[in-house]
Formats: sequence, structure tokens, C-alpha cells
Amino acid sequence: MEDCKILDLPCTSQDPESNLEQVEKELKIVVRELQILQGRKQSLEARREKLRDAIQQRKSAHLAQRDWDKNDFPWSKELENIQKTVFKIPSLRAHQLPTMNAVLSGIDSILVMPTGGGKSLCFQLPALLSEGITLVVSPLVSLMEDQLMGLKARGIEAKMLCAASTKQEVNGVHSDMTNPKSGLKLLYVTPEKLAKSKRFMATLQKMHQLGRFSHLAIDEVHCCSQWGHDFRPDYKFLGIMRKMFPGTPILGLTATATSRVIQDVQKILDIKGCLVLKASFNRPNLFYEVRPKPSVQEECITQLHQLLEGEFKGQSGIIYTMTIKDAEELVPVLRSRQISVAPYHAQMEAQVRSKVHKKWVANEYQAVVATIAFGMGIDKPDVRFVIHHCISKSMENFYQESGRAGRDGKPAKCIVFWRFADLNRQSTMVFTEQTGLENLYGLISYCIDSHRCRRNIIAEHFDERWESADCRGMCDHCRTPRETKNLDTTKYGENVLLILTKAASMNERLTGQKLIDLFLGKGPTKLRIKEATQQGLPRERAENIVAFLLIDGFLKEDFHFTPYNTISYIVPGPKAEAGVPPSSLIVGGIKKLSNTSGSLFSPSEKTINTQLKLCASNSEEKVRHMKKVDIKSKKNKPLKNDSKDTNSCDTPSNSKRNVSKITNGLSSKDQNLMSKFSQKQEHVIDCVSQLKDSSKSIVKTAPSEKTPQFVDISSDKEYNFDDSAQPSSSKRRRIITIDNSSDDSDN
Ligand SMILES: Nc1ncnc2c1ncn2[C@@H]1O[C@H](COP(=O)(O)OP(=O)(O)OP(=O)(O)O)[C@@H](O)[C@H]1O
Repeated sequence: MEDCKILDLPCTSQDPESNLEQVEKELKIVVRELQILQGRKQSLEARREKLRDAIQQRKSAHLAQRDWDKNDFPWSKELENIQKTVFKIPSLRAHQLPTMNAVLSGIDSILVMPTGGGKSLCFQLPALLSEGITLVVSPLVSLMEDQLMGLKARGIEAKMLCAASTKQEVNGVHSDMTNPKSGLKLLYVTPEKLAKSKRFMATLQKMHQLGRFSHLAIDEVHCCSQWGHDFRPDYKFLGIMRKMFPGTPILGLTATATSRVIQDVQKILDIKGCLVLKASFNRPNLFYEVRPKPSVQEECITQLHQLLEGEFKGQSGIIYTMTIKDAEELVPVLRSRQISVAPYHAQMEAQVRSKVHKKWVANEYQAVVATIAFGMGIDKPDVRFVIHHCISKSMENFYQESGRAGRDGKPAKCIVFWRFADLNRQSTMVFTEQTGLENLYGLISYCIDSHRCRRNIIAEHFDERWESADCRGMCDHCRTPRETKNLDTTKYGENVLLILTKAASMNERLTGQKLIDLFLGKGPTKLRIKEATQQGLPRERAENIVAFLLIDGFLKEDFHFTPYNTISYIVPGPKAEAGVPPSSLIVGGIKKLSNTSGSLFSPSEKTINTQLKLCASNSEEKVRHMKKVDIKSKKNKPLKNDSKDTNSCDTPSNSKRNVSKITNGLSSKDQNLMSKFSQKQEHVIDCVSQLKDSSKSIVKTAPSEKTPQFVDISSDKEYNFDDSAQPSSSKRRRIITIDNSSDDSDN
């Protein structure tokens, strides 16, 4: 009865049916109105969010317009005095003074500056000019230890708190925080400490109430963002700091420059609209070089030996390895050659690690052989070389790691040893991360590109533009420029597909190495295809081609777990599936370009015809076994009439549709290639279809009764295709140049 009143309906017990009908009618009207209102609410909320963002951006831009570089702030004289007398720094670098002025003006800011740029000074110096304590959140104990060492050497009172701090140390810090007479200026804590110690947060609140919480500096602030390369869940906790400690200016510092990360960080820390200061990422004193890594470990050791005893003799450096095992294995071998090195990785005891670090800083070791555990905060100014014995997992990681070199501004070298085998080792470790493969492939394109300025590639990654002049011959490519030529990769793509098709038809999966063997006419005879073999192609070049096809999205890695490890197999990528050719490839070479023959640069029609015949005969063989999908008849239908296939992603007709979709997003260069490729497209589609067909019978995918798309020839069962998502190839660069200088087949 109550409900009836609410709905304002006449409620008579005589006619409940008609009453119910009326109620339901009314309910429908209300639900519809609610839906309309809900829709309006959502669109208004979205608009509000956009307007708020615009206001914050305007605020940010407005702040950035102010002259932060001037020298007439109330603190300017004292700032200069401390800079010169305490820090013994004669002049400030770009963005240091503006950041310090913003901090001292009480403005929330983010400073984006490359590693070694001098970010720490931007909170250390203002700390000395302010009443109370500057709290510095830093992700690594080694980083904090490093800074404490430097500060103590300058007579500045600084302490740290971490999980390893003794009770006595903790009590001492807590009393300093609330004691107005304490001279403590900088307090370093890990984000874990903040997130997990209620006692610490309580004392921090007290410190704030007493007006002693002068600034909050968050080092490596990109760790807040999942888009960054080093996300740390405990950094998320910092989101409450703005609300908990109003009036305490926040300074975020990072060497990660992508705008997506910066915006995310602003949101997480609740400092949208703050001042963002961004320095250029170009480190002009660093020489970038990529060397082919010898396949035999002994040869690689010899090269390292030659570098450390030759070019880098008497100089200090870091050798980065991918795994702890690699570091542990490399050290004794190098020591046996009288090179003074020590390992550094996460499995070593903290005290031993710290000892290695100190001895290296004191030049008692020429180099540390380290995993990425030796990274953030390594502040040795005279590091003259950083050698990557193995590729990093992303461009960001590489930039950070190599950025340990040359922090004193003097020339230093950053050398990467690159080999295809390391791609698979890394990819099997990073593929579970959200953007792991995309990030890794970004670095691979840096490694396999044999022509473009390395600096240019790094700049592109960080949304910057550096002209060739910015490099000034400080990378291997700019030092020895090469002539280049466009290479049609269609032939390579087709040959690789032929090999994959044949292997799959024999229930074989191919790892990258196996595929490259077969591409070069090696490996099991039963899997070889004479017509698809690249005669005379050096292995290094073949590896780069397959790597290129992977990062271009023509091929993709398919990961399988075994009880012991994860294996990466190579399968056709989204481009091959859609019948889109690989992107264009520029080959660079000095000696060989003048006498290049058509055999490599323009695939001979003869070879293609042979391949087509081979594939066509294979296709026909398979097609005979297809019950539901007649590839031949479907691929001859005009695209418009393919309406039946709208839900099928993988039939050839659909692949054609995908082609047109993909073509719309392609550059004119790629479109030209596309039209070339389209003649062979059906053949490629056939290959991919066969491949899927065969691979389905290998993996025995569960059949679906709803929309069968092909029939397993071995079991007569109907199947769907269910391809796993890949990083979008459109996000990657299309033009890459690979080495041609050692290519015998060019002669
Ligand atoms: N204006 C300057 N002139 C000369 N040296 C400077 C200047 N500013 C900082 N430095 C020195 O540069 C080195 C690197 O500084 P710092 O450790 O602050 O870099 P960073 O930007 O924090 O790097 P990272 O991202 O690796 O933490 C230090 O040895 C520091 O003393």
C-alpha cells in the first residue's frame, strides 16, 4: 500500500491486474527517463572532466610563462652563495634555477630532466634555504645511500629511513622530525616506509602541524604511473600527500619524458595544473654505438676484454647483463683475464652490494658487471663507458642505464651488443607486462637500424626532435655516414611465410633461431625450402630481417609455457594475416652499394613465381580438405559481397577487408608497397590460412559449435581462430634501416 502511494496511483483491491498493468507502464516511463538522465549525466561528467583538464592545462601554461629564471627573488643571493660555497658548483645548469625558484615560491612542480642532469640539487639546495625538513621519497636504498654520502661530505645534515634502519636510528629520526632545535635538513624515505609505517605518518603529521614539513620531493616520480617503465605499487600511496599536507609544496623528479606518464603522475599526485619543467633529453657527451654480439660467448668475452684493456684502459664503467646468472658467469671469466670487475645484482646481500658499490666508486674495480638492480641513483661522475652485454627491456631502461655514463659532462661511450637470440630471451620475460613487448620492440628498432642517427631514434621515443647537427658525430652512424637504398622486404616476408607454412604442415613450431636457420638453408632437411632460402645472406643480416619483420607486425611471437621455461615461437603477425606487406626497409652500406645486384633489392620474378607455384600447390592440397571454408572461391568474390563473413576475422575475404582498413592508415610509401604486394596478397593469405590450419591441428584448440571457420584436416573437427592480441604495429616506426655492409649477396 505504501508503494502505491509513492507511485501516486489509485490503489484499489478490486482490480489488481489493471493496477499492475498501470504500474508497469509507469515504471517503463520512469526507467526510460532515468536512462535519458543517466546519459545526460555521463556526458556532462565527461564535459566537466575535459573542462577541468583544460583549466589545469591553462594553469600549467600560465605558470610556465612566469620568469622562473630571474635572480631577484628574496632568496636569490643566499641561493647563489650556498650553491658556490656548500655545493661548490660554479654555475647552474638549464632548468635548475627555475625549479628551485618554483619550489621556494611554494609551487607544485614536476622536473623532467635526463639522468645525470642534476635533479637532486633542485631539492637539496632549497632544503638548506628553508625552515624545517625536506622529505625525499626515493625508490632505492642504494640511491639514498649515495645521496647521503654526498650530502654528509658537504656537511649537510641528512638521514634516511628504510626497512633496514635500526630501532635507534628510527627513534633518532622521529625525534628530529618534531624537535625544532634539530638541524636535520633532508630526510630520505622509501615509499614503502610511507605506505606501511603508521607511526611514521603520525610523526609526519605532527611535523606538518609544527610547520617543519618544508617540502616534499619525490624522486623517480614516474614510478607512480603504470605507463612508466618502472611502476611501483607503493608510489600510489603518495596520492594522499597533497590532501594530508596542504601547503607543503611537492616537487616530482623524473628522467622519463613521455607526456602520457607526466599527465598520469599529475593526476595520481593530485597536482594537475602544476608547473612542468622539461629539459632536453639530448646528452651530447654520450657516444651511442651498437655492435653485433658474437654468437660464441668466448668471442664476446674477447671483445669485452679488448674494450676494457684497450679503449677503456684505466677508465671506469658498467657492464649490464640481462640476468643474475649472466653477471655471475661473466665476472670470473673477465677476472681470469686480469680485468678487475665485480658483480652487482639483487640476490647479493645488501652489505656486499654496498661494498662493491663503494669499491667501484673508489676505482678499485674498473667495472661492475650488473643487472638493472645497479641503476637508479648511481652517481659516479667519471663513468666513461656503459656496455650492454645484452639488450635492455625498453628504450626507457636503456636510456636510464646508459645515462649513468658521462655525468661529469665529459665524453663517454654507450655500447650495446645486439644479437637476435637476446630478443627472445628478453621477450619471454617481458611479454606478460602490459606494454612489455611494445617497449622491447622499440629498443630492437634502435639496435637493428643501421643508418639513422641513434640520437634521432632516442629523441623520437621521447617525443623530442633533435636534428642531425645535435649529434655532432657522437653516434656510430653519424660518425661514419652510409649511403642507403630502399629494400623491398616483400620477398623476405613471403619466404619466411613459406617456411612457417611448411613447418606447420609437418606439425613443427619454429623458434626464431630455427626459422633463421631455415631461412639460410640450414636446419632439418625435411623443413627446408630451396626456393625460400636466402643464399649468401650473412646470419647477422638474416637475424635483423626477422627482427624487423617482428617489430613491423608482419610476424609475431607466440609464447608457450613449459614446466621449465617459456618459449617464443614465430607465427604470422597481424600484417601477414591481413595480406599487408612488411614496411619498407632501407639498407645501408658503404662498400657494397655501388655493385648491388637485383637479386637482393628487387626479388626476381622467377623466384617469386616458383614460390607462388609451390605455395599454390600446397594451398590446393589443403583446400581439398577444407569443408566449411573454400578459400579459393571466397577470395575471388568481390569485397562488397562478403557480407556473410562479417564476423569472421580470419577468412581470406575478411583479410582483404582488413587490408583496406589497414591501408587507410598507411603512409603513401607503405601504400605503394601495398599495391605491389597486392599481386601476391592472395598467395600470402593462402599461406597464412594454411599455417593457421596446420597450427590449429598442433595446438588442438577447443572447437566451437557456434561459428566454425575451418576444419581440422586431421580430425575433421570444426574450429574458430582465436588469435592473441599483439602490440599494434601502427604504434611502431615503419621505416627502419638495417645493415647491408657485410651482405655477400649484394655482389
Ligand atoms: N650545475 C651543475 N654543475 C656541475 N655539476 C652539477 C651541477 N648540478 C649537478 N651536478 C652534478 O651532476 C651529477 C648528477 O647530478 P644528479 O645526481 O642530481 O643527477 P640526476 O638528474 O638526479 O640523475 P638521476 O636521474 O640519475 O638521479 C652530480 O655529480 C652533481 O653533483
